[in-house]
Amino acid sequence: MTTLIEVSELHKRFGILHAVNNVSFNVQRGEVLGFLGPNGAGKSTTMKMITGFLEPTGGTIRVAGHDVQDEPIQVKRRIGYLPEGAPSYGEMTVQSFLEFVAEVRGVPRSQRQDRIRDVIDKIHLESVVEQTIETLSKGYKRRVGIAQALLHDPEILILDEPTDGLDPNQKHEVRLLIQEMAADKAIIISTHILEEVDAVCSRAVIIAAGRILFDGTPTELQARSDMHNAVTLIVDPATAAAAETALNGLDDVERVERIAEQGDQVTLLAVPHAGREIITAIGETIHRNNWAVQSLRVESGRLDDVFRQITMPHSTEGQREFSNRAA
Ligand SMILES: Nc1ncnc2c1ncn2[C@@H]1O[C@H](COP(=O)(O)OP(=O)(O)OP(=O)(O)O)[C@@H](O)[C@H]1O
Repeated sequence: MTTLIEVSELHKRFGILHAVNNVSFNVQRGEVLGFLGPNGAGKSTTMKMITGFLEPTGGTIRVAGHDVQDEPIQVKRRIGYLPEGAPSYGEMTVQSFLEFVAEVRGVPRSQRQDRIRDVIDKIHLESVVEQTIETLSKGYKRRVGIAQALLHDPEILILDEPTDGLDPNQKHEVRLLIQEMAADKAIIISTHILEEVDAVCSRAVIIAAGRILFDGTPTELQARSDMHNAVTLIVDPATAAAAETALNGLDDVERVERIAEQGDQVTLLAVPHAGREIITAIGETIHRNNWAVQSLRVESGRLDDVFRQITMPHSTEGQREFSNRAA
């Protein structure tokens, strides 16, 4: 495995605000790291420091072995960066903007038109190449931003909310594109969309109030959910009360909730004690009692619950208080 991004004890202060507080992580070639966190968590600030657009207050960042502060040119050559929001240069057409970026990025003159055609094709920009950027819809502006990040075919991609403003079909396309490119690149994407983590990320880092609160696979993240290994079952009303009592009596079941009642269907949710597996015992109980169960499902965990669980205690207010006390 090749480590392409090494972030070590990174800090950024804006006056009294400690926006990035002792953040360390590595990204290997082949990994798509999802950077998650509530508004103001420090995601964009961290990404700007990795790309060399913002100077850290402390810590080090190495990109493909090059120190971001000592060798900024080497670093920028290897990184494709999609910043937040829309590309500047609104008065340029998409074609002229991409030509400009290709030149600035040092794509050799002989390869420029091929590279531009390639990204236009990949990102589906054909219909707007002669339009000025300021006249594009939000989704197309975002796509132009992605296209410029890919122009020099960098081995590292830092994409700040790449699917922001895209419609569901475009979101799907961009996620496929990220997956396609993942094998030989190291990619960081920031996102608020938890399904995106499941869809494209091999690893998730959760940051809140400038600090890393979780670093692991999406599956490990789901496993933190109270709902991990919970079981939902649909029974008829005559069985529901008996099933509630019996399931509540199982050792590893923490509680049973009646979550829906519709016609002849009652949906029960059995939640296990943390770390326990209850499907086997529930299966045996169903069998023993000969209940007619219409559906039985094991929950893998709800990412939005875990996200809330992990980040709620770390509000931005707390961060300011902490900084005040530390100052
Ligand atoms: N140039 C700046 N000067 C002062 N404060 C800043 C500056 N840039 C960012 N901040 C503050 O630093 C904190 C982290 O901001 P950042 O943009 O990194 O968050 P984020 O996680 O990307 O949030 P979002 O999801 O809303 O984009 C916020 O409180 C923000 O207001």
